[in-house]
Amino acid sequence: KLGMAYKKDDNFGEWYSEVVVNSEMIEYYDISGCYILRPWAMEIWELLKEFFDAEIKKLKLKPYYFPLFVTENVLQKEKDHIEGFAPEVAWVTKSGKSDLEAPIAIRPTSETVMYPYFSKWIRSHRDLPLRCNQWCNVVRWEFSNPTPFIRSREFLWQEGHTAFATKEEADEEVLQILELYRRIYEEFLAVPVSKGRKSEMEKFAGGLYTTSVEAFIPNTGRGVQGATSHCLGQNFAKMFDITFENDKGSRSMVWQNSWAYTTRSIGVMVMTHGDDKGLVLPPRVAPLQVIVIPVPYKDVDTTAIVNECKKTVDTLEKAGIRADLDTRENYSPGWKYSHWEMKGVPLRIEIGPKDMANNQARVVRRDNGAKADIPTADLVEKINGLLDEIQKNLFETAKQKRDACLKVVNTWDEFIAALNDKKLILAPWCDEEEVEKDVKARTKGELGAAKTLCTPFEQPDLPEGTTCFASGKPAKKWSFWGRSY
Ligand SMILES: O=C1CCCN[C@@H]1CCCn1cnc2cc(F)c(F)cc2c1=O
Ligand SMILES: [Mg+2]
Repeated sequence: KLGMAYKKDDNFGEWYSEVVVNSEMIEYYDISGCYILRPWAMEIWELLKEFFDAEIKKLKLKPYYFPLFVTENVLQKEKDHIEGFAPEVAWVTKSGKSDLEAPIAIRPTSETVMYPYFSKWIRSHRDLPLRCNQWCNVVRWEFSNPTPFIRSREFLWQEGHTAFATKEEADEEVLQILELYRRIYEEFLAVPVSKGRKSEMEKFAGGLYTTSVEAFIPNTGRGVQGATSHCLGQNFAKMFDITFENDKGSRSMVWQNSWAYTTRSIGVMVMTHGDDKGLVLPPRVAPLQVIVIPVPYKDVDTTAIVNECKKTVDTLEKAGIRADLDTRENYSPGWKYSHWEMKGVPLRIEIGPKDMANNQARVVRRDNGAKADIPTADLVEKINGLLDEIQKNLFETAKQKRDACLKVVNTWDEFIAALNDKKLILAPWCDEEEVEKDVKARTKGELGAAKTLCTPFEQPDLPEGTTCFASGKPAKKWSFWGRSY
């Protein structure tokens, strides 16, 4: 399919759906909220996984795989926070024609699946730290508007679950993982994120505190949680009796963390970099970094041109660059240019008779359309340089756009104006939950209510006497506020 029917700035929702389908990442499925992830999406997921898996192995994480299913009584074990999620839990109630004795839940997350076994496996301090990670799917039967990658009823993620003898070790790991999530977004997906702490109301109810990396979509003026790293404290150790005998022979409860990022990260990248020609891929996550296209000429030997293209692909691949050529003779070069632009391939190389005669190739950038004629001898070096430049340019452009949306407010009126102006709001807050609830109540509407996105670790100066934008009480911190996905 060539060309986009929708423009990003005119009809963002339709534009997004069109991009993920036309770029061959997603195929819609006949169950609402479920999507087929095609190779163009899965190859991105696999590039992210390759980085993240290697990094957590350095942190001594071990790979596990736990069952997809959890019994009702085990799931309910953690009733205090599950009750809020009950409507999202999907249940298996039959096999064939016969009813199961007891319904079995499909994991929406794996704490209750794993922790009974953490209790069994952890006996002494020598069994600690326990570091478990699994790559899997989870199911949450959400009802708010499904969006490919961003909000689906089944998604892929990694979930890390760790246990330590001391709080200090847990606190340290929470931040080590959060930094990896920042790198996933900023160094691979070229998406700027803010590290911060969730409020008591927005945090994982079962935990002690939640940290997250928060992104922002300028087109919709909505924040989006990119990934989350929780310190669970000893709450689950108490619930599941996960204790260890310390070296003085007395029994203590472990300190736990859990952390995840999901296929939502791909959607955030699409929303951030895509344009009216379709997907724009950051080179570090591009399944294909260079597409080579032969430009045949009437009564010129096409075979020689195609062979030159093959040689070029071969040279690039030998240099570790993900390259391919498109020699389909039933499509014109122009059609191919549009097709590979739609798929977001960072660089296109065109090779025609003139290029061959001059021992050069015409290189075109997907991010800014710049063209350059590059001598064949310098190709690898120049292509690598261009790929780095594109990666940097995409990040800097996204950062500049996100920062342009940032609005510091001090009063309620400024807050409402900024909210209606699709801004990412930074406001001084008294840190009272009642006020957070009040802001939600006062801003609810069909676009959804405003909420705290996170309290950024990087706190601007808070002058003595600064008052909370919503309550007028003494402000304690600067927090990001906004509507969200
Ligand atoms: O966010 C993470 C990181 C990876 C491991 N889990 C934590 C907390 C997940 C919070 N959460 C999130 N969503 C849920 C949805 C449900 F249907 C349900 F039964 C439980 C939950 C639920 O516990
Ligand atoms: Mg949820």
